[in-house]
Amino acid sequence: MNSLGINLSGNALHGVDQRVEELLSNHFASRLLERDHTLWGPEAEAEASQRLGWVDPFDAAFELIPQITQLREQLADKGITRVVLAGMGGSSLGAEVMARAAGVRLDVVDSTDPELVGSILAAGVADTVFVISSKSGSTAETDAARRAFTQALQDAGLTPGDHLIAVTDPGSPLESLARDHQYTAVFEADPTIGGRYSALSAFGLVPAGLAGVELTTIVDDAEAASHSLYEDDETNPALRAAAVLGAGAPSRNKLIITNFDQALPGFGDWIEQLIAESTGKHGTGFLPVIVEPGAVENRSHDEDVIHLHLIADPGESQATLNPEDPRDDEVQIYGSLGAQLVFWEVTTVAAASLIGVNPFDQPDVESAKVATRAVLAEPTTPEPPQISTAEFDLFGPAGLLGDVEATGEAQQILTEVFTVLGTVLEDDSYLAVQAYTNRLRQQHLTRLRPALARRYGRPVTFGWGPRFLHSTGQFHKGGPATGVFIQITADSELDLQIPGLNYSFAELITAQAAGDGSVLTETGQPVVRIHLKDRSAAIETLINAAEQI
Ligand SMILES: O=P(O)(O)OC[C@H]1O[C@H](O)[C@H](O)[C@@H](O)[C@@H]1O
Repeated sequence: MNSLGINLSGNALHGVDQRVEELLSNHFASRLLERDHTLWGPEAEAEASQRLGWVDPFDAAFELIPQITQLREQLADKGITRVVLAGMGGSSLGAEVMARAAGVRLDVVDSTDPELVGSILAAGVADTVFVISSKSGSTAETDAARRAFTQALQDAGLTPGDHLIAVTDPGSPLESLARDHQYTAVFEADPTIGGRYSALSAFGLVPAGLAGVELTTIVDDAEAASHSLYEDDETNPALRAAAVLGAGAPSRNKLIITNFDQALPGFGDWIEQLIAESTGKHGTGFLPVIVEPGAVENRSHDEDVIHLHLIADPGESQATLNPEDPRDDEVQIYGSLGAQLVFWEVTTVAAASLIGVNPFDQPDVESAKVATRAVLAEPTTPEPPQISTAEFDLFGPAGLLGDVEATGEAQQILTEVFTVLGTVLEDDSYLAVQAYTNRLRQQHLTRLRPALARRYGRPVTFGWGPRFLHSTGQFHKGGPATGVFIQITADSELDLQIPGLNYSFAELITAQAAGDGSVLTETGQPVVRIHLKDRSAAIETLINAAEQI
């Protein structure tokens, strides 16, 4: 389906009345197409002036597609058919969503979990091309993965450059390294396109195309849809959606996003990064809460939520979605992947203008990186756990965990911890589960999300660490300080030294959790860490404790 559209009802419709006029009289849409960098106020001008290449990426994309196809054929002739993508946030989510929608295999490494990195390498490297994707060329996770892949290729007796491709900005450290090491290809990205707006640039297209995604349709659809998105017209779907968000701000700030469109698996993860990093700053913004169809949040009438539904069929009514409890504050969006990529980008920057934030920076992502580097530079003796069992250790504020009875069954202790956490959730709170584990093998951990949402009746997000640090991590630290955080960290049966660095993947991921945890704690938000000693047994106990409360 190529068409793009939006249905609004109830409160959402009132939102449009209130704020779409503001966007129209400001000529927001047409000025955006003209790359007017003044749309977000004087403080955002300098950055916006270098970040608007994404509004019209289509000609460059059409030029790039044949190069990608040719490279894919060249690699296939050499027996290289498996594509592994190393990249964080904007440098992996767009490609991943395209690959999933097309049903093609793309192995994404956006983690420093040693088990995950190890499992990617254990699958063999001789038939693999590794796409190292980083706009800055200096992101720690991507650099660590690059080092491990290069070493594995060497160890296998292969010439690493034959199996490596870089996507990066011109002049980045990755660009010169890739050229020095004779990578098979170096794709120079458009420096005027920022990470989370880069799905239709080399960052999204190269890995997705190499993996076998048919790119022309996606770009065609995006271009076709873009015409209506750059019109100063009250029917413009992006202006209407942005007006709903703007009308709800600042208090109606949890976006319950449910994906009913089976053609777009995982699309919520891409939307999540775009909205959370673009808007979650200076104590305001929108928190995307990605939920499963049927989630308890779908039935929430709380004053701080807006329901956004991705639907496959424009005729699908809200009553069909929730027959027993039809809501009146729903936004339904439908359209193909290409169309929706541009729709969400325009919606996000328009909503950012309504709430007065710069959609192109991520000022609080850096603080966790600084804290991580500090932990790695000067490892200190870890604090003893508040509570320790054979399966897990628990860390957190004494004021919270001090009340938990530390003896008895592990599951009982966790149940009590969940109960105590419930006491600090307020009417505007959200709970964020941050799992620093293997998202390929431990997917069942995501069951914690619906279970805890049912328990608390408040929005619950689930993020894989360190991936979420480049996404909702911005909102957690820069948005309103209304979060309650459960960090899940884990021992690993296997560890890998990061070649050329004086720490291992296990040490890096541990430092990342500690670094982000310390920054979150400084914001005054409660953080509890559950450290799994034996992953499989402890995960089962954790899920049981959450599901039985
Ligand atoms: O592409 P890179 O420079 O490696 O950046 C990857 C990601 O990391 C940063 O921390 C930003 O928060 C993200 O917006 C970005 O997409």
